[in-house]
Amino acid sequence: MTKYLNQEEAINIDLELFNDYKYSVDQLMELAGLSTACAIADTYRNASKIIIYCGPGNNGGDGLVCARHLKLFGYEPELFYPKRTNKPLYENLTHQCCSMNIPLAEANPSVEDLNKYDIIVDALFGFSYKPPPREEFVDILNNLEKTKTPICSIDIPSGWNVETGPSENSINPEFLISLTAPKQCAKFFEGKYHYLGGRFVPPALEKKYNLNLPRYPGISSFVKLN
Ligand SMILES: NC(=O)C1=CN([C@@H]2O[C@H](COP(=O)(O)OP(=O)(O)OC[C@H]3O[C@@H](n4cnc5c(N)ncnc54)[C@H](O)[C@@H]3O)[C@@H](O)[C@H]2O)[C@H](O)CC1
Ligand SMILES: [K+]
Repeated sequence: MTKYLNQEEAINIDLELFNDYKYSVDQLMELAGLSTACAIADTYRNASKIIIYCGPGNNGGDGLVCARHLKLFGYEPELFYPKRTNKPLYENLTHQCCSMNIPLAEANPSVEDLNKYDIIVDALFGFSYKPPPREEFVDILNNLEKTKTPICSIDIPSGWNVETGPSENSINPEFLISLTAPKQCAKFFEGKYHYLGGRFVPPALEKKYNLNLPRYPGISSFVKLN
């Protein structure tokens, strides 16, 4: 059985990847964002307009990378990135998207605005999120909760508790890609497509945490989870 991580385990594995295995954030983010874009492209072959919501942390960084790859794959991505970080990594990722003519939405898209997109990518919050949402994200999450446009969540459905999952007014994604290993909240996922991505876990780390990851098919960067 594949292991479903609690919040502390997810944070510790992340720290080990950086401190012991000497990965850089950029490296893992690129692989995470690429695997997400590949899984989305494989699942939503006929989609065209996609809006990617990016949050203030590394989950948002995965979203910026994913947007760039979706553009290269021929989709029409747009970004909504309400709380930007002025660290060089994020500034560079944003610059890359802007240089590729990926538009940046200025205001929180209304539920009606969201009808014009084929899918929404949710890269607002990942495994470091602690509910409830701060004031500035309340309306943003409310609109995502109400939309009928399918949502693809990266790592954690934003607004969910990383371990106990959704509350009454939570988003309900159709697609979830867990990164590194699924987190406990993924047990409450009821959407159609659950994938694992981020094919960068060293075997010794997988063994240490008894992750029992499924085997990725061939050279694929993502694998379907049941
Ligand atoms: N090793 C891996 O698996 C990798 C994971 N990646 C991705 O990184 C995220 C985790 O990133 P992190 O920066 O630790 O945190 P988050 O993105 O989840 O969010 C932190 C961000 O959010 C703010 N915040 C927290 N709680 C709230 C709240 N209640 N309301 C509003 N804002 C909140 C907080 O202040 C921070 O600014 C993981 O899930 C993966 O998607 C890497 O990209 C690759 C390696
Ligand atoms: K997310």
